[in-house]
Amino acid sequence: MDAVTNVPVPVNEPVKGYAPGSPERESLRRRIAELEGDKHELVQTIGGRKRLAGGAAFDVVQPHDHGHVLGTCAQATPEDVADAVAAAKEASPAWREMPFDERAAVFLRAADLMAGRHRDTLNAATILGQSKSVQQAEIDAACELIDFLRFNVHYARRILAEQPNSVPGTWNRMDYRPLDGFVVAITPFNFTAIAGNLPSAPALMGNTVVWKPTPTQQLAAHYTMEVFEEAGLPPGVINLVTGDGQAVSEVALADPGFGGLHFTGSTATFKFLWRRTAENLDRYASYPRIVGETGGKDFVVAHASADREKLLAGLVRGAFEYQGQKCSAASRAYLPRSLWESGLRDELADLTRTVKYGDVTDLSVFGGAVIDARAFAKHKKLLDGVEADNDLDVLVGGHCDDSVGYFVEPTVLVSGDPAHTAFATEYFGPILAVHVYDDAAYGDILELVDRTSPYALTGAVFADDRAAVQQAHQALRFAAGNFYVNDKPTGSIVSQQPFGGSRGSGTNDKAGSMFNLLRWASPRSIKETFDAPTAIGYPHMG
Ligand SMILES: NC(=O)c1ccc[n+]([C@@H]2O[C@H](COP(=O)([O-])OP(=O)(O)OC[C@H]3O[C@@H](n4cnc5c(N)ncnc54)[C@H](O)[C@@H]3O)[C@@H](O)[C@H]2O)c1
Ligand SMILES: N[C@@H](CCC=O)C(=O)O
Repeated sequence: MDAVTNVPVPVNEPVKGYAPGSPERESLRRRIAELEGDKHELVQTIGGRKRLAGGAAFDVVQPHDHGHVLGTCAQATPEDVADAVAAAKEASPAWREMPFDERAAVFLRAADLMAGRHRDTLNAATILGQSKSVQQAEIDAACELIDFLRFNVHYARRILAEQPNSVPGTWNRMDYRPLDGFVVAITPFNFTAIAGNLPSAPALMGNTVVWKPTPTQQLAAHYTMEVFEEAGLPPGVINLVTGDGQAVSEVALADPGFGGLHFTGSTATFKFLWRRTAENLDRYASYPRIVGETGGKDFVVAHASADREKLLAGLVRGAFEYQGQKCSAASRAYLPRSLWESGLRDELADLTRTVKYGDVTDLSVFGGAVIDARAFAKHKKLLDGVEADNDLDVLVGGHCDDSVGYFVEPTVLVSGDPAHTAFATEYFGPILAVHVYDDAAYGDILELVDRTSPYALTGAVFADDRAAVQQAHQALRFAAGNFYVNDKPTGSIVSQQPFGGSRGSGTNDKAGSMFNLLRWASPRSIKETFDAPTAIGYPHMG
């Protein structure tokens, strides 16, 4: 039980610009060169001890220059995962009994280290390992991760302060215990911030964690773990295991002490993990909490009253920043014929052609490569098939090349068939599918947007006509967990737009908010009576 103290009031971490000649650009450049020159041994951290996983070794490379190896990593074996589970269990009693303020101080300190001395390292690792431009690395590996850590402390304190009423003669209290079991955090490649938040949010609430980042995000995950430790995280609170996760689902999800899953990644993987949990239900001591944020097929709908320049910038930034590899990326657009035929078509093609992908260590590029050979192959197959598809036209882009890095051109596909799979399938790359509709069919188009894809993550409407905005608000109420008006559907900020979607997009527990943190607490209600009755009779008994 914790004393109620004030925690520091958080503000969003300011985004640095890295303009040519700026001191932050030079400092980052130096750190990129240092990390590029190192050959990292990407070890596990189990009970505070470092060791390479016992399974098959693999290289972690730069996606934009796949011949350049950043480090060696290895697949976790069942024994590695069993050790991580044992370490999480062993660390649990001391960690959960530690006062909240002491736990919070670890993560606040980590946030300050990330904002200062280690900012360049996390940004450089994210640029090199995940092929992010400097802007995309800065908003993720620096700002969003720092915001998660600071705001989570603030929200957790608000949860602890939420207490029941007490009437004269009694004192009612709520004890926000952690879950009665360890948490497994399984994290995606595309956000260093998400990878750091998924293990640290349950840990802040007093849980101990087995964390499995994805191999392609391992370099930044490695440094994130080092910062947590430097900030004073006790051994065993977060245990990092490496590899593809097979041993995690076999061993950790089958353990009787499994208390919760904090997942972000594809819908298919989440469904697999949920099924695995269901299969093991009879083994568990408690019902595990399952939190998963998954895929999207995020839309932009423009009304005929939309401002075309804002719409264009929203489409191109929304679809092509980070090579379309944000779960929030605009990947289907519904545009009115009046705008399309009066210039929007050519303007969209021209603006898309200005988007340059290349080696992101050249800080002037807009973006880099897709994450790995598997993602590249998926995009190549899709683009190779477009020519033979009578229902799809390429407006711009359509090529890919993996001779040096896994590069896919920013591509706009146009289809007259709004039921085409291009409007329903998450490709997770720089591909935007466009459908042009007759202006008068705006209401029908909103209905179509709502029912076309199985996902409901993000979406945007562009309109200057207020009635059109209101119509979209209503018609698309369940089509997106994050809805934007006259803005791109990406770039949510912790504390400003709590993030998450429903339907096929996840459990919508809103990362970086009180709602998410509540999932990692198991409240105990305590009633104390100061002068308890000594008789058993009631007035009605006479
Ligand atoms: N909704 C959100 O907030 C959000 C945020 C980021 C990414 N995403 C989604 O994530 C996906 C992209 O990320 P990804 O490619 O890393 O996803 P992914 O599903 O391939 O992998 C996610 C994690 O699951 C692990 N994994 C895969 N199979 C596993 C198994 N059998 N057992 C245990 N672990 C296993 C991976 O190693 C990785 O750590 C996209 O679908 C994107 O939309 C969603
Ligand atoms: N929070 C990020 C999305 C994270 C998913 O990949 C955004 O809003 O763009």
